[in-house]
Amino acid sequence: MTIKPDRVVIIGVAGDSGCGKSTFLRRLADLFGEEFITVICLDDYHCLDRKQRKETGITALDPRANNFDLMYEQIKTLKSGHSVLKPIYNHETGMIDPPEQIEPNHIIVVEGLHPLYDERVRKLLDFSVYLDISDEVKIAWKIQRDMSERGHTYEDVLAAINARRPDFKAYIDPQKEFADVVIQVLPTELLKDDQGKILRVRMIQRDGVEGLEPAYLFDEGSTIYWTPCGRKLTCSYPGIKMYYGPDSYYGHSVSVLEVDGQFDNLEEVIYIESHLSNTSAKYQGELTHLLLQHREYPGSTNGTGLFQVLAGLKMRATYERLAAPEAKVAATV
Ligand SMILES: Nc1ncnc2c1ncn2[C@@H]1O[C@H](COP(=O)(O)OP(=O)(O)OP(=O)(O)O)[C@@H](O)[C@H]1O
Ligand SMILES: O=C(CO)[C@H](O)[C@H](O)COP(=O)(O)O
Repeated sequence: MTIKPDRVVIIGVAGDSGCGKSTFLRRLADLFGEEFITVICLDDYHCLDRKQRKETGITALDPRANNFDLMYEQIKTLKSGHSVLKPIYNHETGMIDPPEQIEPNHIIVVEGLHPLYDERVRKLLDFSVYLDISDEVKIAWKIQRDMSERGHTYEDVLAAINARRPDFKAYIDPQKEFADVVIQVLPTELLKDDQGKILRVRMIQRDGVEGLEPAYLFDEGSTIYWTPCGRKLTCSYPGIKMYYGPDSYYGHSVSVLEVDGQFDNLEEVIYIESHLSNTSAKYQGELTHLLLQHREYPGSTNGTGLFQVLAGLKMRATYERLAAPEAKVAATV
């Protein structure tokens, strides 16, 4: 029996390939429960298969390789509570497989290269996150994965990133302007030439979005530089620096939270959490608890994990605001 939700909430997660979307989606499934959430990979709307892209020289990042009309129609249909027959792009064969039926669910996450590209699709999203990974960090992550797991050489990885860059800049990167939350991952400023091991992570929260209350450190609207290391937070060299403050991003007002450095002891993140407000947690410590649940996920010991969990809590708040009050998601205790 399929449960028909009263309200289907649509969430967009945008980012290039290899930017940590899978890890983020695992965190969301942990938070909401697998049954509550359906993930649609927008690669399924490629209208040119691998052979056709090779023949035409059009990359998967190019809008011409994607069927936005169908994407829009199907997300709209799901949002109105009806099932769709969604195409499938097969990454093993590079071909388009026969479609599968997708039922509406409480939360539908549309993830991939273009959730914020088409204005019609964008307007259907109730909440959106863009994962903005700087080139230095992207190269470090891709090298680690593609060399150890996929047998690629360093030169292959670099060549693949360079080949994607023009279309990435033209069609993917500009979407961050429209996201409610951007998680920006940069090399640390605590050390020189760290080569992407220690990260400086910024959570850029758009102000004035209905129902989105930006999280803040100490005092809303002030500018805060904080070194939390000391008696309550163990930090090995080069330590941890945090920042919070208002800023402007693509001409709109945002609230930025930042963590530069690594947590030595994940349990102690509760100390940082106790100085954050508007986290949308259901109890003091829930953010830390969620991080601790999967300490093995990449990024758990730095700002990527912390801000992915925080973005998840903001999604839950959006869901609860829009859906029937009785459909509240239980806190993980
Ligand atoms: N927060 C993180 N910290 C460190 N490494 C990370 C982090 N997130 C992801 N990675 C690394 O980047 C690789 C790619 O991550 P992931 O598979 O989640 O990305 P993706 O966007 O889903 O990629 P794809 O679309 O290619 O499947 C992982 O294998 C992991 O090594
Ligand atoms: O950027 C991508 C999103 O995952 C892929 O490169 C794109 O979907 C094409 O897939 P493949 O390389 O398997 O043909």
